[in-house]
Amino acid sequence: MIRSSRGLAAGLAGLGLIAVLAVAAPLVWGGDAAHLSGAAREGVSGEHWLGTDALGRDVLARTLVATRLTLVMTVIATAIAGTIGVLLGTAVWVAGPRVREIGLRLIDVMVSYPAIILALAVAAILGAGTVAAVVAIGVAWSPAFARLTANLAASVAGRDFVSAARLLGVPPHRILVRHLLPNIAEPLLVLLSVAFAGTLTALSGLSFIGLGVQAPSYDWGALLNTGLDALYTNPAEALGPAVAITLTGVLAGFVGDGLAAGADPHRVGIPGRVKKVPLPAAPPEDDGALLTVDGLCVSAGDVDLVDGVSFTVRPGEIVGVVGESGSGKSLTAMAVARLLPDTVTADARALRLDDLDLLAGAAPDRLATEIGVVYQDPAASFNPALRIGGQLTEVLRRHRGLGRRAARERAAEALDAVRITRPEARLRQHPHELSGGMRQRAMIASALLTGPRLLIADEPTTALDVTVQAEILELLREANRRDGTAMLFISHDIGVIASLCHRVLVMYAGRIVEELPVADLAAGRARHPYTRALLDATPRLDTDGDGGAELTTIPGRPPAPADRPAGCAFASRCALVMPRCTEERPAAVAVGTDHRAACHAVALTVEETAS
Ligand SMILES: Nc1ncnc2c1ncn2[C@@H]1O[C@H](COP(=O)(O)OP(=O)(O)OP(=O)(O)O)[C@@H](O)[C@H]1O
Repeated sequence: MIRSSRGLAAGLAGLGLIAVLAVAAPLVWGGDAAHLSGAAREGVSGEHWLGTDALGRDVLARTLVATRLTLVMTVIATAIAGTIGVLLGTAVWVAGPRVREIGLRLIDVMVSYPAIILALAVAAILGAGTVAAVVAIGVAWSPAFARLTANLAASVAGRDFVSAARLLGVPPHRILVRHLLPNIAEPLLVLLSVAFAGTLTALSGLSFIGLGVQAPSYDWGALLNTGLDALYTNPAEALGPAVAITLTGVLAGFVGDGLAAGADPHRVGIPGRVKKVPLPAAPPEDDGALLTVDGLCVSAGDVDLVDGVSFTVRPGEIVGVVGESGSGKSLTAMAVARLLPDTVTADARALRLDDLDLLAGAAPDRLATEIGVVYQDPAASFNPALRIGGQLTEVLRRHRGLGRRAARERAAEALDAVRITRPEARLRQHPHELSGGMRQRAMIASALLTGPRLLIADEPTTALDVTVQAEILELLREANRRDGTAMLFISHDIGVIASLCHRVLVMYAGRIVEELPVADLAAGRARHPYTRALLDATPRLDTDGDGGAELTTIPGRPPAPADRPAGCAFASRCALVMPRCTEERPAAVAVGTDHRAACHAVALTVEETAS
């Protein structure tokens, strides 16, 4: 790191000197460079340190004077490459998935051709000359920028803070300028310095073969060309421009390496488990649903990822969604928040938040203020390039119409409410200056800022260590008690779900297989074999004596979405499997108040008890 910052400093200092030389050289040595001394092709001497050329002009003076034209051409060509490339790359990102796919493939094809070949093709069309060479090299280097921009934008676009901005109704061009470009600026800067060195050598190459700068103008490439004629009599004539090109390229490389080494990878917390706490207080009595999800299907092409999911969340209720990885929890939650990736499509009989129809392109303002989202990875939840204050106040200024000062005060209060010390100072900090737990608390503060009616928390504690997990759960409980915020809480940990939620949805292979009050779960009244297996596979930290019952694992793996069977998807792993299970998809049957299970074996016992 120390070495890289020294390299960066040396590179910047060297390029700075060369830039000064570019400005000063024509003024100081312009006369010497044009003076015909009459001593043609003279070797190195005290008067002419690099000798003279075929017309008796001082080679050193000409090399120094050529710095300006060479540098100006290189800077313009690099700027052309960067501008065209970034514009192309962002256009590809903004376009729909089909255009994006075609655009990316075209860029890949262009990148696979060496820049100099493309440049020669463009130069052949435009003809020889300075402008043609600069345009040719600029265009030839642009695919590298386009590919980097498109790839980086795609990776940043999937990050949680971009999803949060989408939820807040921030328009695409603003997401691009505020959230995407600052986050890809660092690698783009690295590429700029690499491209600078590349365009320098390519431009010199074009001049060297006679396609670039034409006499009487000259750059280092043109000087190299004339110097080559006297390579055996006065090698110093070619040495001057060759050293200038190499030195400038190496200095640009130092800058690029220094910038690349300065990039700081983000770190995330260590996953841990949560100690069980007493059962949550009873949910509020209210029959009207706040959130209604009826027959939700999410598919990728022909493959159903979430298959006919129906549930409700009542005002003030915390509903937990539990299931193994890949069961469809996140897609269900993101369909509610309208934050699904554009590679999947969602459909439902009904998807409503109170009177807000989430299927019919719901008003962005209402979505932004009535639904809050907390993500799993606190490191990805905030835009690393912006201060916490700017990110927290954005939604208040945009959707609540608050002024800068009022929004900051409100944001500081929100941080204080999640027990973040010195909230005013925190607002001035960048996300990386906060610990993982503090970032997650700040994310909860951010999600609660607008007083949402529904908070979606997608595995908000999974990336945190055990004590921080407990704090985060307590904050969520507090928000629920204090403001009556309803929650959809996703976790693969049934112990965490049982400690926080009022009601539980158990998902398996894209479907809800059991829905039950947490009291039934805690009292061992879960009926579906999958729910029971999940419970048996969960360690209990509150048991006395020898550490409680032995843990069992669930044999096998859930089927991939494309391989889900026609019958019950759990059948191949189920101890109670019957022939009917592999043939017919079980419907949900009521087994108690607010308690349903989709299992043929359970349905049979219910029928037997009834008869
Ligand atoms: N954009 C996508 N395109 C195609 N398939 C997807 C996409 N996103 C998710 N899937 C698939 O859909 C299924 C459900 O994914 P989802 O992320 O909802 O599961 P999950 O229960 O939240 O799992 P996890 O706990 O690992 O996040 C998985 O099989 C997953 O591979």
